[in-house]
Amino acid sequence: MSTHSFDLAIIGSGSGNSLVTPHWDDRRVAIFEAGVFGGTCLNRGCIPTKMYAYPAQLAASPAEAARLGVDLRYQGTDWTALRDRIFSRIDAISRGGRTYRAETLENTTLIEDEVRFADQHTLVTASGERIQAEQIVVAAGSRPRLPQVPGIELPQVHTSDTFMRIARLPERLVVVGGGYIAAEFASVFSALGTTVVQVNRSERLLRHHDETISERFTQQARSQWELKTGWELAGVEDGLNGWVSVQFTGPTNTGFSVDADAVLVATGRIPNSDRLDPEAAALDLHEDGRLVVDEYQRILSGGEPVPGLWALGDISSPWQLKHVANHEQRLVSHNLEHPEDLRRNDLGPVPAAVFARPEVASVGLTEAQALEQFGADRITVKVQGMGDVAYGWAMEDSQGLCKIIADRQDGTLLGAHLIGHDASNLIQPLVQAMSFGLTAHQMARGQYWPHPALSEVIENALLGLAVPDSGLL
Ligand SMILES: Cc1cc2nc3c(=O)[nH]c(=O)nc-3n(C[C@H](O)[C@H](O)[C@H](O)COP(=O)(O)OP(=O)(O)OC[C@H]3O[C@@H](n4cnc5c(N)ncnc54)[C@H](O)[C@@H]3O)c2cc1C
Ligand SMILES: NC(=O)c1ccc[n+]([C@@H]2O[C@H](COP(=O)([O-])OP(=O)(O)OC[C@H]3O[C@@H](n4cnc5c(N)ncnc54)[C@H](O)[C@@H]3O)[C@@H](O)[C@H]2O)c1
Repeated sequence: MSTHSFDLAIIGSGSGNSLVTPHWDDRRVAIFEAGVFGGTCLNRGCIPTKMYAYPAQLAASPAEAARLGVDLRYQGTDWTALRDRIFSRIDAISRGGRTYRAETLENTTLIEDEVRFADQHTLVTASGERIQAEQIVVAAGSRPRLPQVPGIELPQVHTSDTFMRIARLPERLVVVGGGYIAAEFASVFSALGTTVVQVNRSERLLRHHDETISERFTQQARSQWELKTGWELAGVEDGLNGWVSVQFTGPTNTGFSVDADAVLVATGRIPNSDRLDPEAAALDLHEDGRLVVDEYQRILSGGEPVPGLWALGDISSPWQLKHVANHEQRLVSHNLEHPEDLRRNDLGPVPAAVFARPEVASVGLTEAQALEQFGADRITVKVQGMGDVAYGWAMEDSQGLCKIIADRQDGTLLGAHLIGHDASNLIQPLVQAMSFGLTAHQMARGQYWPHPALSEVIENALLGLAVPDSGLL
């Protein structure tokens, strides 16, 4: 067994790929990638899902148009053309990145193999190569978690990893789960013409979101596709003509089944730490399997940072979000390059958006979390309907809303939640205000809001909070 030495070893080519900055030009870098180059976001996550979300929005527009007196017709989707357009663009980027790392850059070695720890500074690949590196960054991401029920291995059962490349648009799709992925895929496939049956364990979809948003989203989902709540996946059985029977159980031994030609299981993602043999390096783990890191992204062992070991992204973060993984990559890059000036991971509140129909976006505390942390006397909450500001009124919108939670003593924003048209973009001024410490009244009255843009929903929500007047007009 041969041993190779590197200055930097990176496990995972998602956000980890961007660690190879010019600083490493004269040093030796190894990148391990056991799967497709570029990681989750590019190949099977954020990017392809959003490349489906926009066409699906167009496909869904006739119903919305009819409400306003415009006659549109949806005449179907050429699934093969749509799928191949999406993946011809994505696969080209992945191939280009792989070629650059494997062939163009002289100082990097791409090792396309599964790797694990042998000890804290030695990695060993599945084919038996041993690699020692002064610095090791674990950016190994997460993977879908599958409930271990009979039939889960049937070819009709998919996760988000495989579903976007299926051969045909399904006739009838069962979506299991009620989180981000389930919401986005149910929205896309129901719009494209598939009959969607979504089945979830809890009563509310997006249940980690603020209750007002989660309730509104659940109601909206129910009006667009069949939704069954309070049921757990029990098994999948092979049926006739390539279809399967998907079985669910309820709390009192009741049950039902749905026949479908495809099943998407979206029941959460688990960190890939188990693939790395973290015990061999005595690495600390959270209960959910994430690597434990300190505020500088250094991996801990026995509660202490291990010199030369770092982690970023889904493998260690409580947020399974690409903008978080990218921020942590920039932080680790800085800390690797400036050991005398380590920076902390203390960026402000983390926003998230669900690109479903309707869109959802949120930042900061939910009302329930704010109540628990600050108490009812301390917080003020305003829910502003989109239909009550000019643009939303013009759209005759009756579903969109913006909910803001603030500290009534000093007007600090604690949380903001939007559902409805363009929520993923509308949230940004609120993220900015929370990140830079603007108070609610300063934010509402210290700037112009273009009239009659939909962003007036935020201005009005801010003005509806019981917060101190900033003196601005
Ligand atoms: C369907 C879907 C949609 C999403 N949409 C969004 C979105 O809209 N916005 C958003 O912010 N986030 C979204 N996410 C989440 C986002 O994709 C992840 O948070 C992000 O990609 C994590 O990046 P990472 O670098 O930590 O890991 P990854 O990009 O997963 O990279 C890890 C890499 O490590 C490799 N690897 C793992 N173990 C080993 C090993 N032992 N040896 C060698 N290689 C290994 C894997 O093959 C993988 O390529 C989505 C996720 C999914 C699944
Ligand atoms: N737009 C985005 O930012 C975006 C999009 C997709 C994914 N993501 C990231 O990927 C992560 C994973 O997405 P996800 O939707 O798989 O997870 P999730 O954590 O959002 O939701 C998981 C769902 O599965 C349900 N569930 C869990 N175990 C179950 C079981 N045994 N039977 C039935 N239901 C069960 C849960 O109740 C929940 O509704 C998200 O948390 C998010 O961070 C982000």
